[in-house]
Amino acid sequence: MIELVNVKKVFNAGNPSEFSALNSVNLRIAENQVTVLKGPSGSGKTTLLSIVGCMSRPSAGRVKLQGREITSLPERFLTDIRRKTFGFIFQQPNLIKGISVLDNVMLPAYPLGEKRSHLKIKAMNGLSELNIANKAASKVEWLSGGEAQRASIVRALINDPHIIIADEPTAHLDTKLSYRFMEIIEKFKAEGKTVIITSHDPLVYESSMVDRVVNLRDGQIEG
Ligand SMILES: Nc1ncnc2c1ncn2[C@@H]1O[C@H](COP(=O)(O)OP(=O)(O)OP(=O)(O)O)[C@@H](O)[C@H]1O
Repeated sequence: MIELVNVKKVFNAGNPSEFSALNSVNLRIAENQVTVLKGPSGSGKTTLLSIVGCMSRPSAGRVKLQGREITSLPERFLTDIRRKTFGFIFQQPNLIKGISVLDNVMLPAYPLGEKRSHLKIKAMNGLSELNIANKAASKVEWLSGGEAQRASIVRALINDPHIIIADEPTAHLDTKLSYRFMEIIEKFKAEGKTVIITSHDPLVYESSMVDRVVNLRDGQIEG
């Protein structure tokens, strides 16, 4: 379980542009469930997601991951937790140009020291599952938008993360691919993974796969 206690996030503290993006957020995210963070633009969804995923620290408050307080851990521990626990799927696929799809997908696993031959099998299996194994040797700049998004999903899963974090994953997908994405989410759930998604896409938050919708407004949880 992930628990946020009185989490605040202030940007540009002490400057005229100071802005409170999150105000005393208390939230428990259950394991093996799909949780959607929903809310208007600027309500703090991405900010909250980045704190949950150990990509940024709260200005105040505490974050607990499986009962362990992680808020005050040094950066190198956070990096390690991030790598082993979370898989990130972003709005933009953020693939590295100039190298192949296969190399992109394997990249996050290199620091963990797994044998390259094992890694390659795992990566190819992931690409096959999302029907893009035929693009493994292609450079990422040759991919269509949907193919790039699928490659980024395979990359997010390469370290077999327990928690999947997806920030507006369907923003650049057409309806068919968005449904396909939700099928992938269903599969994660069946595998016992915890999924946290930010979205203002009804196709996502109205999906029967979603266990809980958390509404954010002005940096606070509603209801
Ligand atoms: N690094 C930053 N510096 C200053 N302000 C920021 C920073 N990051 C986010 N903000 C502000 O915090 C608020 C919340 O941003 P956030 O990206 O979390 O919103 P969001 O709900 O994800 O919005 P959207 O749906 O448009 O992506 C916004 O007003 C944004 O301008």
